[in-house]
Amino acid sequence: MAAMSKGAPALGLALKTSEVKHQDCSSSSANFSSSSTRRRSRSGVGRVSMHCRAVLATEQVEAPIKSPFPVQYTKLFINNSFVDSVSGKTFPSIDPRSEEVAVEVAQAAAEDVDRAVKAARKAFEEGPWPRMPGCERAGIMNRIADLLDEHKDELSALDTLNMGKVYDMARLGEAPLAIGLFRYYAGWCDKAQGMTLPTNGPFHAYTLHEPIGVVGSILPWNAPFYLLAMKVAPALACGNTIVLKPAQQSPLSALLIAKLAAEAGLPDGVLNVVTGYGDTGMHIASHMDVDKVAFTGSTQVGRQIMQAAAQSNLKPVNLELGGKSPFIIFGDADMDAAVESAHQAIFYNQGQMCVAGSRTFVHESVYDEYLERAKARAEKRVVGDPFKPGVEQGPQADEAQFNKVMSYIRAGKDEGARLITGGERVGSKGYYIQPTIFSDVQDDMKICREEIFGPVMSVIKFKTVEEVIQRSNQSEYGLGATVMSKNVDIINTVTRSLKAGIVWVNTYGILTPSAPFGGYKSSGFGRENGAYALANYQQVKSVIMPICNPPYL
Ligand SMILES: NC(=O)C1=CN([C@@H]2O[C@H](COP(=O)(O)OP(=O)(O)OC[C@H]3O[C@@H](n4cnc5c(N)ncnc54)[C@H](OP(=O)(O)O)[C@@H]3O)[C@@H](O)[C@H]2O)C=CC1
Ligand SMILES: CCCCCC/C=C/C(=O)O
Repeated sequence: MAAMSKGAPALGLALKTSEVKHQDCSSSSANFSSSSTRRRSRSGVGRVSMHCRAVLATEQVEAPIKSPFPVQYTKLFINNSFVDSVSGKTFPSIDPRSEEVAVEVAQAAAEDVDRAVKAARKAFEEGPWPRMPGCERAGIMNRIADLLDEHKDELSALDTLNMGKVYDMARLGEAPLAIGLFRYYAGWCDKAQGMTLPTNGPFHAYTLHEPIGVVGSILPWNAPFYLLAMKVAPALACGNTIVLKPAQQSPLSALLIAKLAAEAGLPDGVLNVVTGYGDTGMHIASHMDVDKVAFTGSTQVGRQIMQAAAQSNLKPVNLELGGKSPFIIFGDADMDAAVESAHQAIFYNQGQMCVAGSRTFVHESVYDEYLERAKARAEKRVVGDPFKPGVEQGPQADEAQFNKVMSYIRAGKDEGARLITGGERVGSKGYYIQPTIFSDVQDDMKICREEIFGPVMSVIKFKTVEEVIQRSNQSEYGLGATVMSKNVDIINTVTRSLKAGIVWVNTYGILTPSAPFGGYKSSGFGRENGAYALANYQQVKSVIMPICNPPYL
């Protein structure tokens, strides 16, 4: 775990500081708090120097820096081969820095999803993957992790090009976390066992944990590499085969990952990637021969996926959806840590995180001090080309996201929240937005109720522990939460009272493969990561047989 020290709060990957500690993926815990046209080192702890120049948030962002890696793969990946879509159709992948087409990518329709499902079905029913001893599957998964590690810079560059993620944060932070998930689940391949059961008669009873079959994985664009690993690694470990759809905004890294997995020895048809729009995802969710679907994305689409699953073959579903996570700063909190952690909690990844700390509750005794310091920190945030060393914030992922965030900023102003800093676009090209802070935010304001998914901090004053618990829970969502306090009694009361799937205490954004991740309420259901995720990808079968003269039951 990244340790927190006074004055250097939760900054495993912060790029604002002159030096950044990053973690080995084999230790695999890290802190991400650091630093359409749609609709149409592995070897120990490393250190990296980041010299950055503060860029005024209003400064025009320069012409896009060329990606250090060319785009190699843009076709569908089915049965371990790159293929065109049946129709030959492609869709444009837009660079959010320039708003221009970076590359055309194959667009999968129903017949392409069918092809991928057939390949996955054949691999499941006849292929070696589910039949292989767990230790052999583990060997292949560890080789996949090795290859991902070798290509982590390239994978990160693809995500940066696709959706504007800060390149250094991707390769130094998210990539090791994602690779760590492959290694962690490699360890589960020969351990996901059933139980021998005591019985109430002369019977021998036991459970078998079997792979579920063909798994559909539908991904969002905000953390493409990590969220792919979160779904693919446990599904593979349990012996399943997969049809995966990355988001239209971020198709490229998934294609390279599938190619590398094949190179590592993953048999034909085990991991298939179909790129396309939402209709491609819907073909997966409603497919009669897909046995399970795992989804991360908006609550609205999560509902549609559940309906499609119910109306087709009643496939089980797990959903990881939106959030409106409280970040609670009590009067006794370490203010250096609170200011920096709250900053990262909402501004990391341009605010495009399901667990973004998007409601900053601050105790009245430190409210004014907090506002002053939060404003100063936001105004130092380096906004610019995400490939440029030292930059902390790139563009929003696409035009739709940019417009959505700007409309929430307008709503905040219209509803009477006080704009403390930011609130404008940066430059005139690319989807860049100033780090924005509103104070005097009230619970009934849109910016306090709805997921903005952007760099917009909403600061809310509170007086008592009971009040902040009640107001934190007064949300349709329940994904993450953070508590900053030195008082262990307050910490214990609040952590147990919050309706959230993950609560960070005096830190923010620590992820470790063993810790389950998922939501309460409209943030979805089911848990990913850790041993809990195995249940998403296994059938449990009871076997009961008579036994003669058993010496015990
Ligand atoms: N929980 C989280 O981490 C995320 C939350 N969100 C929230 O959702 C908002 C909208 O983002 P958006 O990208 O539109 O998220 P979506 O929920 O639309 O997209 C997530 C994934 O679902 C696919 N999809 C879209 N429609 C369907 C459908 N009807 N059936 C099956 N799959 C479908 C998308 O495909 P495609 O993109 O190709 O159309 C994408 O692969 C964000 O502003 C944010 O508030 C978004 C992303 C992640
Ligand atoms: C370092 C990347 C962390 C991703 C954390 C999980 C995010 C989920 C989501 O936004 O859906």
